[in-house]
Amino acid sequence: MAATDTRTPTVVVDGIDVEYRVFASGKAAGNQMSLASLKPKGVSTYRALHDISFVAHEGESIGVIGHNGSGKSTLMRSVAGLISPVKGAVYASSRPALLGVNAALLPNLSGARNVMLGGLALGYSKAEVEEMYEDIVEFSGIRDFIDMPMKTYSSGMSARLRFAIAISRAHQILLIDEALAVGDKDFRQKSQERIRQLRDTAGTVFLVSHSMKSIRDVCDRVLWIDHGRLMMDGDPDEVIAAYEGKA
Ligand SMILES: Nc1ncnc2c1ncn2[C@@H]1O[C@H](COP(=O)(O)OP(=O)(O)OP(=O)(O)O)[C@@H](O)[C@H]1O
Repeated sequence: MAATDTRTPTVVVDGIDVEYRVFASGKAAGNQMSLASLKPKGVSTYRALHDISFVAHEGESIGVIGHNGSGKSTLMRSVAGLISPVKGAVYASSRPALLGVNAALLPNLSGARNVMLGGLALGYSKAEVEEMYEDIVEFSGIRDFIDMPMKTYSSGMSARLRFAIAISRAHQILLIDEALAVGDKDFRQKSQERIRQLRDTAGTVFLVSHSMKSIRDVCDRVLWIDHGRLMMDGDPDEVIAAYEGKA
């Protein structure tokens, strides 16, 4: 990076190690299962991220790629402040909004109720969500189904709604975990367009995806994570070529 970097940093990840605590039952559960057999026999730690550092800036759209289990979601959760690193630190200029495929929407509630729930989970007030409601439903393109329980939605439909909730307002820092892999072509195009808009209004967008096409279409920088380590950070074509070369 040039010594005279005048861009404004939005996220600084400074040498983080992240660990999960893994509780081992020590015994497979069988028919004769007793309470005693469920007691943890030991706690071990699993290091999911090793010494990751990078700086993200205003107006950047950063792809995060890597094999299953490489640590991409863990990195996003760390940037969002949901997991504390055991070493190093994460600094952010404003509260990052994390949009994950596992975002806590409730299947028995209608899409409309989940819009409220999702909005509150992202930190908006009830009045703010009510104000955003029309735009969210419009963007999602599932207005006809909005009063039906979410468990009746296809995975594409619920992903559209989740995405619509998350991008409803301009976040300065938006973390999107795998959302673009689902949804049809039109919706993907609309989503990519919205991500570009966010980026152009000085936001920083992180996009975790296994789709190199989505990453190429949207991102101007790519981080490649492998076994919890940052392998490469740079131009999308170069990083994707190196990742695919190794795959
Ligand atoms: N809550 C948890 N407890 C223990 N280990 C975990 C937990 N969450 C993730 N891991 C482990 O940490 C590692 C990184 O997981 P992570 O979900 O960050 O990977 P990923 O790159 O996002 O994978 P994918 O592409 O499959 O979504 C994996 O080995 C996973 O098994």
